[in-house]
Amino acid sequence: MTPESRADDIDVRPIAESEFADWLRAVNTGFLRAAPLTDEEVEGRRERFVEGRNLGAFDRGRCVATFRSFDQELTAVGGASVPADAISGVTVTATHRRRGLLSRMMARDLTAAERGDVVATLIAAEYPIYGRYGFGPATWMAEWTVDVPRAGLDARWAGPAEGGRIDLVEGEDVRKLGPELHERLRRRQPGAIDRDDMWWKLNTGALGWDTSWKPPFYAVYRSASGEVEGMAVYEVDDNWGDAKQPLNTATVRWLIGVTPAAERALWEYVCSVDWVVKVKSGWRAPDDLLPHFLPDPRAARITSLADWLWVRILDVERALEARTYEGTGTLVLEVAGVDGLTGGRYRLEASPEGASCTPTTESAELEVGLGELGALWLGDESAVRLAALGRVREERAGAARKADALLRTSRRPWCPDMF
Ligand SMILES: CC(=O)SCCNC(=O)CCNC(=O)[C@H](O)C(C)(C)COP(=O)(O)OP(=O)(O)OC[C@H]1O[C@@H](n2cnc3c(N)ncnc32)[C@H](O)[C@@H]1OP(=O)(O)O
Repeated sequence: MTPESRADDIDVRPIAESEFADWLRAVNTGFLRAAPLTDEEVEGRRERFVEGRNLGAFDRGRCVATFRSFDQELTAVGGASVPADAISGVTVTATHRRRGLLSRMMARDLTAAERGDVVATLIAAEYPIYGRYGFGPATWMAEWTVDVPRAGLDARWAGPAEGGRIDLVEGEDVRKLGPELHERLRRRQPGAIDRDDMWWKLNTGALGWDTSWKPPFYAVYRSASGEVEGMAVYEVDDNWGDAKQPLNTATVRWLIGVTPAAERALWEYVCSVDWVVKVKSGWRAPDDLLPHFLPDPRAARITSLADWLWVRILDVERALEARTYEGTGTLVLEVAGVDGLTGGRYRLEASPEGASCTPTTESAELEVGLGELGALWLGDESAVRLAALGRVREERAGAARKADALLRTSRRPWCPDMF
């Protein structure tokens, strides 16, 4: 029997494109997907290979850990796009866990600030993994299950009000109409991220090699003037009760609307498909309007609530200057860095007209960890709450309240996508 390799013998490095198939196999192993990979899938997924940013760890030539990052646009409060280092495909094969491989891959990637990225982003498989690297949960998601017969909707509902209309379309129509609609939403929705061409192909069944694909229904909402303002993509199961009653569940894969009228029309539509008695909403912001579109909001029950997009601030000054502020004020923050990266003392001067954030030697009012700053940045978390938990410290009484008045937003951020 050959002895186990020492951690230092394991090589962590960007993979060559010729190693992509082995790397993908390791991703599947790490995510506990045992089905073999086809050559077509390897070729198809190659589109997302980025030279220098698909990292692997190799033990005697075998890929035992994976990590990938790519350029992403993330919408800050107020609608500006900030360049983000999106991290995904993080796996360490079970035989090599807890030997520091994730930490080594992360350390390599978090030099991303040198590429000019303002933040790094990821969606965490498990809550305890990424806080140690300076990430904080910046958006949350809620999924509702609607008990349709109790929702109080008018059973005679026959389409949107005010001249709007809903049409069922095909995947190819979504590939044509979806990107522009999504960009309209993305450019004003804090927490939203861009969708690449591959996203649209993967999510409309345009890739023959994707054996997990199940065709859904696609509904498009147009306003009275004929403009595409919303889309809902949903699947329906096949479930009949003992007495021959239809008891189907519609599961929304994604639903976006750029006006409240579009959102309302699409939710009313999905909740009024004959045979459907239950609607699962998919990943929404925790303050989504859905329950309140129903005459009886209690018919919509939150069945899943969890952290979603995690953010690590890579450049404090640019991050705080990229977003907008509804109030006016100054705040001196002591940001505790991680591994000597990013920390420092900063003076934020903010008003609805703009903000500046600069290093300072003034006394700090509030001490925050990098992860806490990530959680506060998109406006979701409360500094007062974090102070009560002992996770931020007031150096001046009232500083947490002042931070909330500046940083918190009237609606919660939302990242509709998984990556
Ligand atoms: C963005 C994404 O892709 S999310 C997907 C993440 N991947 C998965 O969940 C797939 C299954 N899990 C794995 O592949 C691995 O367990 C990983 C990637 C989560 C961790 O990889 P490892 O190489 O074992 O982590 P590593 O040894 O570098 O651990 C670093 C530290 O994090 C801790 N840690 C690692 N994973 C976890 C976890 N799941 N829960 C709690 N703590 C963890 C370790 O204990 C260690 O702590 P220490 O510094 O106090 O000793």
